[in-house]
Parts: sequence; structure tokens; C-alpha cells
Amino acid sequence: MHPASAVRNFLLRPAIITTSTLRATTKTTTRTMASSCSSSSSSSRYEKIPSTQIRILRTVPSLRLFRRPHLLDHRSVALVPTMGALHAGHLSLIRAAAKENHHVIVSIYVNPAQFGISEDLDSYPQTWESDIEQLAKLDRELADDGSNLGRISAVFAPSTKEMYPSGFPGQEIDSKGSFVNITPVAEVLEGKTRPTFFRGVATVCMKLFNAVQPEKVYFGQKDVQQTVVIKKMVKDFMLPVEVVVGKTVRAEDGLALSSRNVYLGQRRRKVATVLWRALRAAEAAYLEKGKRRREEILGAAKEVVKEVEREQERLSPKGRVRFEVDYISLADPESMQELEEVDVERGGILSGAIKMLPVEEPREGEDLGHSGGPAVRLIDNIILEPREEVKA
Ligand SMILES: Nc1ncnc2c1ncn2[C@@H]1O[C@H](COP(=O)(O)OP(=O)(O)OP(=O)(O)O)[C@@H](O)[C@H]1O
Ligand SMILES: CC(C)(CO)[C@@H](O)C(=O)[O-]
Ligand code: BAL
Repeated sequence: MHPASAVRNFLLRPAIITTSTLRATTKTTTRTMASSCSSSSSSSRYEKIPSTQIRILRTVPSLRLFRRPHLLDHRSVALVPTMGALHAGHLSLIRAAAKENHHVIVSIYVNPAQFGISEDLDSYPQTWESDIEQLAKLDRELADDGSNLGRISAVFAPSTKEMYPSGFPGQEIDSKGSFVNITPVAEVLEGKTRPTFFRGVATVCMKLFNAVQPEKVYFGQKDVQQTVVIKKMVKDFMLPVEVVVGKTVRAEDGLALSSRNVYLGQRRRKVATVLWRALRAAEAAYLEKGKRRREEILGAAKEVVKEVEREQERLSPKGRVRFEVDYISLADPESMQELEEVDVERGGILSGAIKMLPVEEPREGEDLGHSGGPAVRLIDNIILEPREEVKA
């Protein structure tokens, strides 16, 4: 037996569950199940996305019951973890997962543990109806494309009670509970501004990986530090799973798609590409001008930021957009520690975060975005790929 399968078998052992246990543990979801079941045949006992075979699983026992036959049949299972509010970025990860796995499970769970106490947990977009419609549509597309190995088999949409069986430990920095901490990589950049963020992400991903036991997990490059943290967690905890990173999907003007873009409104949306343009300028300094030193590479990004700030300052408060740069970084691809100089054989990660501030003086009827347009923190990055240097 392959060692990874042996570990998975071992991990699955406590999950041998009878149908009667499942019935008992899913009592709370019976009403929803009944409402979406069209007949009483055994294949429609489960809650499904209407007009599809995609199961909606809400408990860990039901997930394990669903997972086990695929293990015994040697069918590969992929997990795409999300917080919902699905967009084309998420769909691209699901497409990639369906290409190379028999079954794709998409998790939709807004994990409170990764939000700081003063962050946007309460207003985070929740769009269940649109999410399941998009999944149903994508699944039809996957079925029509013969090059896919699999399709979307299930959505895992647990409650917080299900994900934190000993009780939710809280969002405070000093909360006590069972947490996974991946340091020091989680302490810099995003982790510096959001000190509980990666603790929450690593903890919930560990739970999801243990509950689903996927062969492969799919994450987006848009959250590049998250991918570095997850890869480190997988390596250091010897988890039998492969981490696949999908390219960032962008709007036509280059803005990385993000669930939080809905907070922006039209005026700030137009200026929000500033971070992407700044990172591109830094990339060009490295790739096209052959710069290797930090100040030369990041200097190019900072010039773009200054230029956009100057442009906006020339406008009146009724027209302008204000933003603050949280950081623009040039870091090592594995440790995320800042680099003074790029070693081309190792490459680097250019990344940044900006805060688009609320509109100062809204015009009459102006679209201020979801939730009245609070400050919106956007992140983006470009990977400077490692390559062999041709020595003269
Ligand atoms: N534009 C994108 N391209 C590719 N993958 C993406 C994109 N946006 C998000 N993802 C990935 O989708 C997964 C789920 O992300 P999430 O549900 O938090 O969406 P999000 O758009 O990143 O939301 P947020 O605004 O909270 O950052 C993550 O692995 C994330 O990196
Ligand atoms: C990976 C994740 C789903 C964990 O909650 C979240 O951090 C996200 O959506 O990127
Ligand atoms: N996509 C990362 C999730 C978050 O910012 O909370």
C-alpha cells in the first residue's frame, strides 16, 4: 500500500459510521434535507443542490460517510476551501481540481477565527443562493468537457459548532483553544497587520484537511502568503496531501478578483488597480531592467504609488480617492522574510496590501459599495520565478 494511503486509511478508521449514526448526527438538518429532496429513493436521501447530483454536507460524520467509498474505490478527492461569495477566481480552482481528480469537494465556511475582533466578519459577503447556482452551472460545464477527470461531488457547508466541537475559542489574540500556529512565516506581512489571521486559517485548514482527507487541496495565488503557510503546515505536520496553487484571476484592468471587491463602489474600484500597477512596475525593474537590489525593485513600485496619489490630490473631495499603503514587500518565497537582494536561482515574492479609505464626500446617489463602503483592504502579489542564471 502507498504510504500516503496507509496514513489516510489510519486517519479514516475512526470515521466508520453507520447510517443510523448519520441519521442521529444530522437531525438538525432534516428540515432542509426534506425540502430539497424530490423523492424518497435512496439516492435522493441527501440534501443536494437542486437539479444536480452535488450533495450539500453540513456535518463531519456525513462528510466522512460520503468520503469513505471513494477511498475504498481508489477515486481521488480534491478539496477547494472557500469562504463563499464565489467568483471566477474560485471557479478556476474548481476547474483545475476537476481536471485531475475524480471528486471535487468545495467547502464554504466563513471562519470567524481568522477575522480580528475589529475586522469585517459581520459584513463579509454571504451569497449562498448565488454560490450554489454558480456551482450547478459550473458542474454542467465540467460534465460537457470530456477532458475532466471529475466533477463537483459535494459542498461542505458546516456550522461553527460543527467546526469547533469544543466550543468556539474566540477571536482575541490571547484566546485559548486548539490552534495551529505556523511561525515565523505567519507573523510577517499579512500576519503583522492581522495577528490572528494565519492562526485561524491554519487551524481551520487543518480541520478541513482532517475532515475531508483529500489527496489534493487547491488554493489561489492571490493569497500568496496563505499558500506559503499552508505548504509549511503540510510539510511540518506530515499531512498526506498535495497543495496546488492556481493562478490569480483578474478583471480586465488587472484588479485581482476578490470577494471583498464588492465593498468598493465605482469610484474606488477605478483607482484600486494602483497596487497591481505598482507591483508590475517592480516586476519590470527586475525582469526587464535586470535590477536585483531591493531599493531599485521596490523603488519602481513606490514611484507608481506616488504618481497615483498626486493624481488624486489634484481632484476635489467629491471626486478623489484616498488610500494608504500597508506594505509593499520583496520577500523570500519560502520564509516570507524581506530580501535585500534577489537571488535569481531562488526567486522572490513581490506582494502588497493597500487600504482604500471610505469616500470623503459622496455625490448624490453615488454607488458606495456593499455595506456603505467601509475601508477596504486589498492584497496582491507577483511571483519572481526562480531561474538558472547564465554566468558569463
Ligand atoms: N482572483 C483569484 N484568483 C484565484 N484564486 C482566488 C482569487 N481570489 C480568491 N482566490 C482563492 O480562493 C480561495 C478562497 O478564497 P476566499 O473565499 O477568501 O475568496 P477571496 O476572494 O480571496 O476573498 P477575500 O476578499 O476574503 O480575500 C483562496 O484559496 C483564494 O486564494
Ligand atoms: C482558506 C480559507 C477558506 C480558510 O478559511 C480562507 O482563508 C480563504 O478563503 O482564503
Ligand atoms: N482570502 C483570504 C481570507 C481572508 O482575508 O480572511
